[in-house]
Amino acid sequence: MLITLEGLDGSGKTTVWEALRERHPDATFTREPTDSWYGEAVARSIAADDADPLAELFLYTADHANHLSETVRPALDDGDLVVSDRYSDSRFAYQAATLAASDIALDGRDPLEYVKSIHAPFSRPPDATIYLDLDPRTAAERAGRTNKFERDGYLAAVRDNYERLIDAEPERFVRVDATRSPEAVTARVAEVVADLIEN
Ligand SMILES: Nc1ncnc2c1ncn2[C@@H]1O[C@H](COP(=O)(O)OP(=O)(O)O)[C@@H](O)[C@H]1O
Ligand SMILES: Cc1cn([C@H]2C[C@H](O)[C@@H](COP(=O)(O)OP(=O)(O)O)O2)c(=O)[nH]c1=O
Repeated sequence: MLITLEGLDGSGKTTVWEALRERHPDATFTREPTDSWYGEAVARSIAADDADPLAELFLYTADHANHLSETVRPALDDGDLVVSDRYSDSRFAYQAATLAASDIALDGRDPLEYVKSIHAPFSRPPDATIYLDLDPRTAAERAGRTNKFERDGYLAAVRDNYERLIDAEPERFVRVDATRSPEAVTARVAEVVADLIEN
């Protein structure tokens, strides 16, 4: 089973992911961007304020393709539980927001649908996605506004995209209130994961 953690920067994904790792020592815990050289290329792009939006999308997508073949598919084939801190929905939400704010016309296509469409032929959709729901301002404050994505206006557009994704597939998403304490959020996510494994 593939469970993904999604949400804005600073929503608490990594905090929850680390707590889950202690509870499920036999599971595969992974993340995007990865620490492969593809992920290093992504990190360079994150640090570049003038990165080309399409080039950045394809760097993240290359990292995802490698993540699938190197980590996610082998672990799923072994019957492992896989928990990923960010996954394809991050591309759908973030790169769609970047493209929408750019002057790239995409031949009239909707940016979110376009980013989904390039994943569709090769990706492996999550079985369930836990969405840590937090307002953009608190998210940017918690994240420390250290990179170009961690700005309130941009994160508001990203959040709108996450809402579109949830509306399109409500059965895949579990929304968790991320304004609560780290202990309360972690306990709720642990409960959700336990339920998902049992059913
Ligand atoms: N529920 C929470 N309430 C308040 N602060 C939190 C909470 N969860 C995480 N934090 C803090 O917010 C910051 C970002 O958390 P992190 O888990 O790295 O988020 P993400 O991986 O989503 O960016 C860290 O300083 C962390 O200690
Ligand atoms: C995986 C992924 C991350 N990102 C962005 C979100 C983050 O600002 C940045 C790095 O991701 P990450 O290290 O997960 O940041 P955080 O822990 O703050 O959430 O990359 C995308 O724009 N698209 C993607 O597909």
